[in-house]
Amino acid sequence: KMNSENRKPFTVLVEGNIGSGKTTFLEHFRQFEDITLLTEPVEQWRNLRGWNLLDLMYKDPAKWAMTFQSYVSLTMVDMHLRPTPTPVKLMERSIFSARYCFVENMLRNGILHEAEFAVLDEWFRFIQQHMSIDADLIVYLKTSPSVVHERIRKRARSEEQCVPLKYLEDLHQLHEDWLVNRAFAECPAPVVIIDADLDLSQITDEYKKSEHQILRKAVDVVMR
Ligand SMILES: Cc1cc2cn([C@H]3C[C@H](O)[C@@H](CO)O3)c(=O)nc2[nH]1
Repeated sequence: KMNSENRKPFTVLVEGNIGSGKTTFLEHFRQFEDITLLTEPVEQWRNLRGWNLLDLMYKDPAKWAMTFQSYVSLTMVDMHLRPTPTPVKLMERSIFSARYCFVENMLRNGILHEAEFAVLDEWFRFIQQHMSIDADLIVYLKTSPSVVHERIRKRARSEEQCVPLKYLEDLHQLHEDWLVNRAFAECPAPVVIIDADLDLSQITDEYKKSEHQILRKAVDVVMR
């Protein structure tokens, strides 16, 4: 059913560490016709006019992190602004996790130069001020770094095979500071936390829990 009067859809951001099960979580909602799913455009990052920016970034972070994060942010803004025919929109990650988790981590680890960070931060602030990018709910797939480290090895996405546990620990802490401890950045929406350490068989119940929260909130918004 069309999103009447082209109103803003109820927007859910699905956030979590690398390997936390975001794509699996999103696929669970493919069954609902009133929800548009926007999965992370990794394939665009792996092939921009023939260049695999994801691979370049992991192979030589100091040289390619800026280029990679610039393009990631562009693809995220594209997703945020994408018109949605349904009353509910689920997005995998956002410009918020780009800035508060990945870019922040690369600054703190010295991968991004302060000047590069400053440019990315100026873009982030400009986008936030001048574009209508908002979220109504964040679903945080909370994991343990050791669990996702093992999953990444099993998933065997070639570019990620050298991602060290410490990188995942740092990213985990930044997700916790942003979404749980509210330590250093404003959180754009209320957060539903899912225990995503559970393996695939058990996790469906966890999803169902969030499903009711998402759909109930979505119905409230749509019926408003
Ligand atoms: C918003 C955002 C997503 C994102 C993903 N990545 C990496 C982590 C994974 O290895 C891969 C797919 O999520 O891309 C990144 O380095 N920086 C990012 N920023």
